[in-house]
Amino acid sequence: MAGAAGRVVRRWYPSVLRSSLQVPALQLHMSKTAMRASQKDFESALSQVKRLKDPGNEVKLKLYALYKQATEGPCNTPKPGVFDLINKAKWDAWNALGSLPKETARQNYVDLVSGLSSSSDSSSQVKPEADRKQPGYETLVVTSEDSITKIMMNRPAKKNAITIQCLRVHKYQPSSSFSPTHSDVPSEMYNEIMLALKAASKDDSAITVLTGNGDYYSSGNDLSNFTDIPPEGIEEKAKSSAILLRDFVDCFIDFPKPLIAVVNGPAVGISVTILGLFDTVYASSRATFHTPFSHLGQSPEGCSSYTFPKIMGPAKAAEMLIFGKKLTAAEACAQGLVTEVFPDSTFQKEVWTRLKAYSKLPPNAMRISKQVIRNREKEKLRAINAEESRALQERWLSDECTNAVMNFLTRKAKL
Ligand SMILES: CCCCC/C=C/CC(=O)SCCNC(=O)CCNC(=O)[C@H](O)C(C)(C)COP(=O)(O)OP(=O)(O)OC[C@H]1O[C@@H](n2cnc3c(N)ncnc32)[C@H](O)[C@@H]1OP(=O)(O)O
Repeated sequence: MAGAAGRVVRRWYPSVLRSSLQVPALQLHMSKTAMRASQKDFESALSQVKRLKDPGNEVKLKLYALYKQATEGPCNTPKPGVFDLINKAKWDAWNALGSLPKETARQNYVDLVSGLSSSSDSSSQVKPEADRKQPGYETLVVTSEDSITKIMMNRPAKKNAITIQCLRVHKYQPSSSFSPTHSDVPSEMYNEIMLALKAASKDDSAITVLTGNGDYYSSGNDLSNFTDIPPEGIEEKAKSSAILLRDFVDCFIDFPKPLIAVVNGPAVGISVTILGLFDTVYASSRATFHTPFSHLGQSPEGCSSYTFPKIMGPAKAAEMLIFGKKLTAAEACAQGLVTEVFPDSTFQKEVWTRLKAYSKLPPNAMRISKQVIRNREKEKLRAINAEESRALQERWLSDECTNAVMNFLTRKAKL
């Protein structure tokens, strides 16, 4: 076993590194008692590692540190001198694991090797786009690649307007382990986005992206949602829509990994308001940001009544949320809603290059950083979401809202 690990190191490292990285057989035997639960997995990871392509020095250091921690526990050797660069790098990597339990280090080692194996398998065989697409979604294209799960709204002919679930049996259950399959996924976009987020929160991607297909990012709530009134009546429809809205926005509040919006074109309504719950927002120079709630007889949602004043100050937020001022991408960036604007001609290339680089950062560190940044606000955001949803439930029953929607649907009005 130790020989296996040693051979890997010999294959990867130049001679100057070899002697210091070889794993003596003795170390492995000494640590036998610590290897109970996943001894077999660990051993298989140690032999698997030798079949991998060179994963680069950063990963090799990580493997080294996890190996040492798993077999010897916390770093227990004197810090090498500043000029002993290689041993210092190794010592730093091991020491950085602090008091991580041996069992956890062993598990992390196994996970890391398994991740490397699957990525080297997949990189040697480039799958066609159609194969990478996850099945089961009708209004989205969901793909996972390069540690990035991309959720793309896919109703370009309708400007990616977000449809509601009306008559289907299967509903998103916040606490269930329901996962999409061909047969039981509802086709409506609110539900599908929730399912895709839920799946992305558990998959092995490091970051998750929401974007749109076609010339629009999204035109917001599909206004024809208002026309499908169930036999129970319009009040019931408003009530179930408010519940759906609250669940939808909660998914963004609770999403545990870095969430990035790639705003490829104009964004309207709820597709704008939830941006305040994203960690990063990249916009094409062609994008605009429009929240015409008063025009539609409605009120803000997506926690924007809280996030927007916080992001851009109450005066600018009021202009958007009360008076429906449409912002250009540059204005939205100046006001802090957008992280960075890219020229439309190079938007996709620049953004995806950036995201691929970010997706290689240590995923757990990114997750924890997000938690630290966001967690203390979660309860507050949920309460705000519930309050906004209640207000909208009433708005949807108002004449102001009904008239605005009818005007759009009968082609009398457009934004
Ligand atoms: C659970 C419920 C939660 C509810 C949460 C509440 C959220 C609030 C909001 O999101 S408010 C925002 C609502 N959105 C709008 O008001 C946008 C309405 N659309 C427009 O004004 C225009 O379509 C446009 C400015 C977005 C684009 O205009 P353009 O001229 O470029 O394109 P068309 O109008 O010809 O649109 C192409 C087809 O797409 C259909 N469509 C576009 N947006 C919507 C929409 N939001 N809802 C339904 N349908 C939409 C449009 O009707 C065209 O369809 P057609 O080709 O069949 O005619």
